[in-house]
Amino acid sequence: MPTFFYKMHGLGNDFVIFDERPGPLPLTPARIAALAERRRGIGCDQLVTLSPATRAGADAFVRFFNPDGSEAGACGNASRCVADLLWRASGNAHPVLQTLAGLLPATINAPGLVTVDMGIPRLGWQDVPLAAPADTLHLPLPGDPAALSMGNPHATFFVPDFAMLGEGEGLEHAPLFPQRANIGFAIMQGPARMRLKVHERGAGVTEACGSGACAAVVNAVRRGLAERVCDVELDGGMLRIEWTQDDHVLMTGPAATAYEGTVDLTAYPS
Ligand SMILES: N[C@@H](CCC[C@H](N)C(=O)O)C(=O)O
Repeated sequence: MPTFFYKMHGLGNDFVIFDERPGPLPLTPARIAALAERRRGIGCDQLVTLSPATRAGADAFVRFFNPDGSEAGACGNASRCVADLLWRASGNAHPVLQTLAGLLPATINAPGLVTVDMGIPRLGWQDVPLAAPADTLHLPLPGDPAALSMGNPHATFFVPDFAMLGEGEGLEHAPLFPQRANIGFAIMQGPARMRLKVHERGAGVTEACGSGACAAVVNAVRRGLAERVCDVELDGGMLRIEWTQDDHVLMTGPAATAYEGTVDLTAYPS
């Protein structure tokens, strides 16, 4: 039985999106991992599902799954893509996404250009979470990273170059991060611009990580390295991040549809 999906991306961070609002689909962690696999599946950095919203004011409940089958509380690039999708279906340029990280209001600025309010960064060690009390502005790890939660755990290293990128996998699994972590490597290019690469939890190095860009800018502001509005250059392109005075993180960038298709879910392991 063919099941419809959208293939979308934000700056090359790519997603397979299933709409479960008409009814639940048989998606298990093993099946998600098989679908995300690039040679034997459809291939994606995250698999995303839409189901009926359960909170007032929300247009859909959106969930994000990594290619290892694990679920993430937030995904910035997929949030822009889903907002674009909802807008194209309804004409509402201000869709609201219900996520595990809370309600995320979005604004369609122009076709394919979306701002998502990614919410309030949480800076406590229990929020990230860390395995033990520590100053999240200076984690007790070589390289002096800072950490926070954007609804998912992030650590940002401020580096002169990307020589440390290969350490991302080991750092993701460091004992300090009981739920693992997304690991960002940021090169400051001035107070309003940074270059960023992210090793994503459960996915590896991707072309862009929206929540990672939000985390990197907030951490850079906390360190006195950046202004509250900062452009972030990722391998896949640019995001503008603003940490507002009322503590919300606004992320603006593109959302694009690559193609639409159908897949027989039962052909993949459950
Ligand atoms: N691609 C994402 C983040 C996806 C989730 C992440 N790998 C996690 O496990 O937290 C983004 O654009 O934010």
